[in-house]
Amino acid sequence: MGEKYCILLPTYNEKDNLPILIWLIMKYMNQSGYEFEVVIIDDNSPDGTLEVAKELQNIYGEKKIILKPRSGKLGLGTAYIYGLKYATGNFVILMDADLSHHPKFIPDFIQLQKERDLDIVSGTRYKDGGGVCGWDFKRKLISRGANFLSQLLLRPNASDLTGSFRLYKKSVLEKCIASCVSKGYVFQMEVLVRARQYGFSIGEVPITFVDRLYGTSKLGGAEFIQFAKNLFYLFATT
Ligand SMILES: Nc1nc2c(ncn2[C@@H]2O[C@H](COP(=O)(O)OP(=O)(O)O[C@H]3O[C@H](CO)[C@@H](O)[C@H](O)[C@@H]3O)[C@@H](O)[C@H]2O)c(=O)[nH]1
Repeated sequence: MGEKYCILLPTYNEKDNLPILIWLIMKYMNQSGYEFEVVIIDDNSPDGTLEVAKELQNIYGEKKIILKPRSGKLGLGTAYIYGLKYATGNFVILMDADLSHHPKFIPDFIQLQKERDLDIVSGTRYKDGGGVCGWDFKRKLISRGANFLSQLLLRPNASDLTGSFRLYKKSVLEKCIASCVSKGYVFQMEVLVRARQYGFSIGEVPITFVDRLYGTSKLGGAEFIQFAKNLFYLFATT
């Protein structure tokens, strides 16, 4: 089987971002020449994201856009796990659907993976060339703090533990997920911790994370508490 890339997009209230994102994904993936599909996991968004996704499916076709909606907001981590079941490619790309992860970086992920036959390529905001655009001081501090604390306690092989823009060999992601306990945003941190335990290779591509244009972040107080709990759980058990 040749390379096929499955892009998993979890959505909750992303009706304004989705059409632009899909257009950009089509542009960069068609240019790359690789086979690909996009799986959208919408959690019954009240803003009508699913209806927009259906229109995009009509435009680009059912083979390119696969819709796997769920009945309610069940969390970011479980959305990835659910979507992965329907991925037919041998590589999987996880990214946010709010335009904070630009599809222009995907060809760089693919190139690095191929050059070194890596198991995982992780986008990083915290290495030379990477960064964040549009966040206020408070959000920058929270992200830096969470990343610093996770680095200190978990000692992973990657500089951006809390980011989620990554490419995985599908079999690698499946193996890591099988031992993950997190359900929310902390999921992406745990995947890299499990990857280190299994000895999977990780490469990094600097990315600029741009704050969303439309809509609001779903990262709230409950997620922060969950993050702290899971961080200490992973510290104590791994
Ligand atoms: N299906 C589904 N999607 C969700 C859910 N919660 C969030 N999403 C989707 O997950 C993506 C990220 O959600 P945001 O709420 O936009 O995240 P953020 O605040 O920008 O957080 C980003 O930065 C964090 C820290 O750096 C990252 O941990 C996080 O993954 C994300 O990249 C978006 O596509 C959003 O629609 C959910 O419960 N269900």
